[in-house]
Amino acid sequence: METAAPSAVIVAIDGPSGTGKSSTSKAVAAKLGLRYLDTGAQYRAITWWMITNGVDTDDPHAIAVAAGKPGIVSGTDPAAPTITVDGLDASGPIRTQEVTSKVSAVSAVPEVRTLITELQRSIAASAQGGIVVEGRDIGTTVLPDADLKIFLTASPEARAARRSGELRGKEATDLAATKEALIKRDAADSGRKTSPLAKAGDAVEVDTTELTLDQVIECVVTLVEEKRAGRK
Ligand SMILES: Nc1ncnc2c1ncn2[C@@H]1O[C@H](COP(=O)(O)OP(=O)(O)OP(=O)(O)O)[C@@H](O)[C@H]1O
Ligand SMILES: Nc1ccn([C@H]2C[C@H](O)[C@@H](COP(=O)(O)O)O2)c(=O)n1
Repeated sequence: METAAPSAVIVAIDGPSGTGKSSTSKAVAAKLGLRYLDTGAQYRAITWWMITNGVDTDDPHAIAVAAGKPGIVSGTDPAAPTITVDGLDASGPIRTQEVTSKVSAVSAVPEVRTLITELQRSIAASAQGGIVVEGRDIGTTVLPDADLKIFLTASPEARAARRSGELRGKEATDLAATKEALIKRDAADSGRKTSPLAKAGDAVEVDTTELTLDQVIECVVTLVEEKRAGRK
């Protein structure tokens, strides 16, 4: 007897910085044969383009005028996600401290959000077997009809420790400064007018503070499988 292919499923994973969205989403997508989209990378890419093209990232009007200029393309293979800007690989440059410190201001500009949201929806619509999309406003704004919405949280201390561990050896690491920077970015992302970082009313909240990454992945895989089973 032939077994039916699992049905396509759209999973939205949101949460503050350092809660494990990217690591979890990539692993869940790889395990379940889904595509994967890192929407933060898209906002970072447009921010990097603004910086390299001399646009004042403190000037929302200048950002709005330039927003449509860069061509951003995201590759959605969870084993090797890619991001290019005007055909150039941007995966390295978008992770610098300069981009991290400016991305909240750029991503708060409504014209930027409109363009990037359209791009995200078209990528999700073309992912035939299903996709895991991670960010800040996926469950609330980008894909409000997602089959499953997850909101990851963790204490600021746990998140700062994770980030410091990542940076060690690359850039100066100061736990207190890392914690302060991520709290500041979360406040900006939660406080903006247009589609702020927020938990959707129907999202499942998972506090990852005391969980290993493997435990979080397992938890989300189980939630996706339950959702699929419930639809049969
Ligand atoms: N449950 C966990 N326990 C320990 N470390 C974790 C856990 N989840 C993620 N990490 C680690 O924390 C760091 C941040 O994780 P990740 O990049 O997935 O978070 P994020 O929510 O996507 O962050 P951002 O929004 O800033 O991109 C990574 O080094 C990752 O390996
Ligand atoms: N859906 C999203 C995803 C990201 N952003 C903004 C806000 C974040 O601070 C920034 C970088 O995201 P990260 O790479 O840390 O996940 O991008 C957003 O506004 N909406």
